[in-house]
Amino acid sequence: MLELKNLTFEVPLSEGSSEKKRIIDDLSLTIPSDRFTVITGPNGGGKSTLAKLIMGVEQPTAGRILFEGEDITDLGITERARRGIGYGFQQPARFKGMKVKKLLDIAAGKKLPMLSCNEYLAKVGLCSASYLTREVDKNLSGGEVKRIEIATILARDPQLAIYDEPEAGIDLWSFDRLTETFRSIHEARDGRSIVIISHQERIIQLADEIVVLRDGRVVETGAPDDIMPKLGFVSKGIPGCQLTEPTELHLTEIPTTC
Ligand SMILES: Nc1ncnc2c1ncn2[C@@H]1O[C@H](COP(=O)(O)OP(=O)(O)OP(=O)(O)O)[C@@H](O)[C@H]1O
Repeated sequence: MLELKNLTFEVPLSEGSSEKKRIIDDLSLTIPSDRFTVITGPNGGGKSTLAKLIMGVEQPTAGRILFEGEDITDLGITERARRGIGYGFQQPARFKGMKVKKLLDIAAGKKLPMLSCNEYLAKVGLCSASYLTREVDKNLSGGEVKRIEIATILARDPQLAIYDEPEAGIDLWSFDRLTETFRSIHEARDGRSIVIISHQERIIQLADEIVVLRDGRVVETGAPDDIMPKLGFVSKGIPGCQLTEPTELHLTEIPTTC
């Protein structure tokens, strides 16, 4: 379980200024284990900043972060990763000289058999044969690096996985594959927690709980059925087609000659 208690994060309003801009504003939130949470909300609402605070990339100005009952506020990224928190950046880093296979091995903490590598890459819509020996450098496209990073989180299999806009820069076909991957993780319900920051309806609707962040505050939480209409998502039926109870079909009414 992850508990955020009165988290605040402020930065100087401008360089050298003593005035502060509050990006996360006294935010409290509990994310239970075994839960698929989607954080959404308008651009600049503080979603990525919140993810960075949870991972330890940024330190809060005030407030505490508890993970599985332990106060991790003062721990660095590596310590938090050791405790089971994994984070996929909105814009992942590249590692010149590092091959995809090696990166997956490091993430998993062991030398992975080829079959597992194939599986992790297939889950993000990448063909192992084309990518395993490639370097994670500038020659990979943004969408490829993004998907490789997601594959490393799948390989690490952390207790709490945080994905920051996994859909960003990913083509429609790969996005389909990725959505299926998240759907199957959700269905597996093996005690792990997933937090996805997303603006995508198909990801948002997978959530057990949607958290809407605006101006650094939680403005709504709830199940997709409650929250999605408030976000402007409407159920997609056939226009003008009202669903009715199916009429009973009597076998005797089916013509016997045709
Ligand atoms: N270190 C920083 N210094 C100054 N401003 C910052 C800093 N980090 C974040 N911000 C600002 O805080 C606000 C929240 O940023 P954040 O990236 O968390 O938003 P977001 O909800 O993830 O947005 P998006 O949906 O566009 O990804 C933005 O206005 C951003 O410019």
